[in-house]
Parts: sequence; C-alpha cells; structure tokens
Amino acid sequence: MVEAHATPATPFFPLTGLHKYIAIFLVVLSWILVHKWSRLRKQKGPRSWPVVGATMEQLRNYHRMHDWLVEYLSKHRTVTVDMPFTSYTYIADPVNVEHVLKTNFTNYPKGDVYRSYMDVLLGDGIFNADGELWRKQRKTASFEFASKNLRDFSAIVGFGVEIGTLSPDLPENSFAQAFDAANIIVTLRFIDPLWRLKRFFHVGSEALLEQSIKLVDEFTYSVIRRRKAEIVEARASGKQEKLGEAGEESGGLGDDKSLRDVVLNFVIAGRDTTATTLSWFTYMAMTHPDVGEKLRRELCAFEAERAREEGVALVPVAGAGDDDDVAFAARVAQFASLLSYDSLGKLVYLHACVTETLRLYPAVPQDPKGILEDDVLPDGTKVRAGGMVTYVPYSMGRMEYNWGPDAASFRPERWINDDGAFRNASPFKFTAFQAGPRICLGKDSAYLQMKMALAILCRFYRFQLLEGHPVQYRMMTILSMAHGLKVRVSRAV
Ligand code: HEM
Repeated sequence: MVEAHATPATPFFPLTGLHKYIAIFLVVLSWILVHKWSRLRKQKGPRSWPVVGATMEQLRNYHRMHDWLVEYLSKHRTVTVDMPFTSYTYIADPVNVEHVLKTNFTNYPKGDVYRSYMDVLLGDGIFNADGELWRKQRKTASFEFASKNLRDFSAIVGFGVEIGTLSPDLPENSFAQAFDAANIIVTLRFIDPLWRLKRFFHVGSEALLEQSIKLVDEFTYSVIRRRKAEIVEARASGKQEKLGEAGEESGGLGDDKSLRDVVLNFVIAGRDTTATTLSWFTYMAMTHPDVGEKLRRELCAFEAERAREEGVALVPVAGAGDDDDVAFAARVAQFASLLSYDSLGKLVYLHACVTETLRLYPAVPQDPKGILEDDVLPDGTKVRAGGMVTYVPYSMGRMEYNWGPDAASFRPERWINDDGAFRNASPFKFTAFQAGPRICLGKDSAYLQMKMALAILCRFYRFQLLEGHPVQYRMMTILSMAHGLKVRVSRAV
C-alpha cells in the first residue's frame, strides 16, 4: 500500500524571514512605482518617466523651449513637467496667474531653489530677493521711478560710465560677453540635474560660469571703486553737486558687494530688457511693411503738428538718398527736440506697436516662483511645497484662449479702441511686465526710452533684414536674439 502524503505546496524557493521582508518590500515598491507612474502619465504635460521625469524631452527641446511650452500650453492651460527631484508647473491662464502673482502672493516668493541657481549672478539684488530684503530695495528703487523723475528723462541706471558698446565699429565688449555667458549658464541650471557636480569639479558649463563671473566682477568692482574715488575727491574739494544725483545717492558709499549686486540687477532689468525689445520691434516692423508705413505716417504727422505747436519751421531735407549729411543730422536733431514726455503720449500707434511686440516677444519669457506651502490653483491643479510654478508670458501672448483666433499674428490694431485711444489689457493676461506687488518698476521708464529711440529710428530710417540672417532667441532669462539682428539701413526722409 502506498501511503499518500498530502504535502503542503512548496514555494518555488523557501521564504526565510529575511526573504519575506524583501518580497514584501518589492511588492510595495512596485505598487508605489506603478501608481506614481500612472498618475504621472495622466498628468497634463510631457510624458514622465520614473526617476528622470521629463528631463530627456526637456533637454532635447531646450533650444526651443518657449515654443515647446506653447505647444503644450495651447492644449492645456496648466502643464506639469517632472524633473528628478522637483516638478515645474507652467501656467498660462490669467485666473491662475492672478492667484500666484497677487491673491496668494506670499506663498509664491522667488524661493530658495531659484535663489540657489541665480545667486552667483544676482547676489542679493532685487531680482533675487524676498521678504524684508526685497521690500527695502523695492522702496528705494521706487523713488527713482517716480513720475517726476521720468518727466526730465533722468531715469539713468547702470554703471554711470560709457562702456562703448555703440561705437561705430561695433567692438566686442568682454564685459557684455561674459555677462551674457553667465546669464545663459545660470538659466541652464534649471534643467541640468548635474550642475552642482560640475561646479564641484569645476568642469563644463560651470567652469565657464566661474570664468565669466570673475570677468563680470572685476569690471563691476573696478567701476564701483572708480566712482567711489570720484565722490570722495569731489567731497574733499566741495564740488559734490557736479556729480549729480548718483553722487548724492552713494552718499553712504555702501559696501562694494551690495553695490555690485544692485548694478548687475539693474543692468538686466534696465538694459537687457529694453535692448532686446528694440530688436524684436525692429524685426516685426521690417517683416510687416504695412505696419512700418503706418508708423511712419503717424510720426510724420506728429512732427508737423509739434512744429506747428512750437512755431518752428522744419529743416528742409531733399529726400531719400540725399547726401547732405548736415541737413539730415539737423532735421533728426530738430525732431528729437520736439519729443517730450507729454507729446510722446500722442503716439498711440507707436505705443501699440511696442506693446504688440512685447505680447509676442516678452523680454522676460518665463518667470518662475517658488512654492512655500501646498496649494490648489483656481483651475484645480495641486502644487506642492518645494516645487516651482512659472507664469509664461511668451506662451500667454500666443494662446487663442487669451487673445482670440489671431493670437499668433502681429496686429498692433488690437490695442486701439474705435475712438483711437490705447486699449489696456489686464496685467494678468498681458504679463510682459509681471503683475501684482512685484510688477516691473521700470515699465513707464521703459516705454519712454523705447518710444523716444523708436520714434527717431522709424521716422528717419528704413530697415531691411540681411538676407539669410537667422532670427532666433537663445535660452537665458531674457529673450535675446541668438545671432543679433543684422539689417541694412537706409534713410527715409
Ligand atoms: C521692455 C522693458 C521691460 C520689461 C519687459 C520688464 C519686465 C519685467 C518683469 C517681467 C519683471 C519681473 C521679474 C521677476 O519677477 O524677477 C520686472 C521687474 C523689475 N523691473 Fe522691469 N522690465 C522692463 C524694463 C525695466 C526697466 C527699464 C527698469 C528700470 C531700470 C526695470 C526695473 C525693474 C525692477 C527694479 C524690477 C524688480 C521689481 C521687484 O522685484 O519688485 N524694468 N520687469
């Protein structure tokens, strides 16, 4: 007789105590990964993979990142991009933008992450500051931009010395080059998970950053020391009033590092933004000849009216191609003298062209904010403390849900009412100058300077894009042109 033993089913391999724990751990881990992954895959935005998130897609599209975001944000008004240790939420809906920039402002400071990326360039300057440090600088700077100062065009910022970038032979300026290189590299940090490692070993982009910052600092500190010496000397000889406002403000002669931070932040705020806008404006006017012509008509009518108001006769100039340089220069100078703070307000079409340029080519194309505490945006998107939420002016200007079916077209007329007056848009929809408590302090000053320069340029010159010249942006905090803008210039009288 054969005895049948009911043997218990033996596992494929016997589970000892330790194996059991490992098995349980693996099951739980797979469950978490599968759930997280399926949640990520449902997310609105680029496909996300475990551990690396969307880094690969983002790196592949980095050179065209603003347009890559346009593609996603036109499908979803809010897009989440996962990165290895954080996630970025991009917003283009004015309702969400108002929440972040105003309604719940205190929850969305620049934050520690932004600060750690930008510290080497911006230091403690206003762009990189939160809390009391920001409030103090904002208060000081806002006196500078009071409208009484703008009236006499005295909004001069930066070095207070001529750095020669406009010399006729367009010299390479080593400060400007190093400054741009530094800006490009700190921007790259936002999507480069290895930047800290590179910095530690002084290799690659971080090594170049180190060199660039050294050059920027050497130049800036030398200017600061020179200006301080001039002030001290002027005080000693009792001639301080000759140095004007700049001398008075440096009365306390603050420490060199703080002055360095203020200067560099204002070079970005005041120079790079307006310079880049002038380039995009010129590009738009050239590639939309009807706009260029309409603008010239407005400027000619303005010139005639202002001359009548002032009771002066316009300097006669023969015509295009005329080689009477003296008469031409005199006419340009006369036109410039007819421009004033108040009269610039009459140039509604010019104002609309500048604004339309900024809608499509905002000088600050994306602007990230830190997240202090978990929050829910008005559209229901959850954002987590420690992450970042970015409003995207470049995308916002191109969204049909914000501007209608012709959102992508350059059409200054959209800014003009039937009665011919300028039509404003909500700053939470037209976000080129940010909005809320940190709205750009230099907005009026920027319009004033740009309109003065453009009125003269567009009244007296025609621009033609050099054939084959590539016009593209490059990735940095400012939407500057990767290859500059090469144009052929001719007189238009
Ligand atoms: C086309 C011209 C300009 C544009 C599009 C522009 C845009 C902006 C934007 C988007 C911000 C917010 C940046 C951030 O959150 O970090 C900003 C801030 C600022 N802008 Fe402008 N800006 C322009 C010109 C100027 C000029 C000419 C000045 C003055 C020299 C200036 C001074 C400032 C300052 C001081 C801030 C910091 C405000 C704060 O954080 O409280 N801007 N600007």
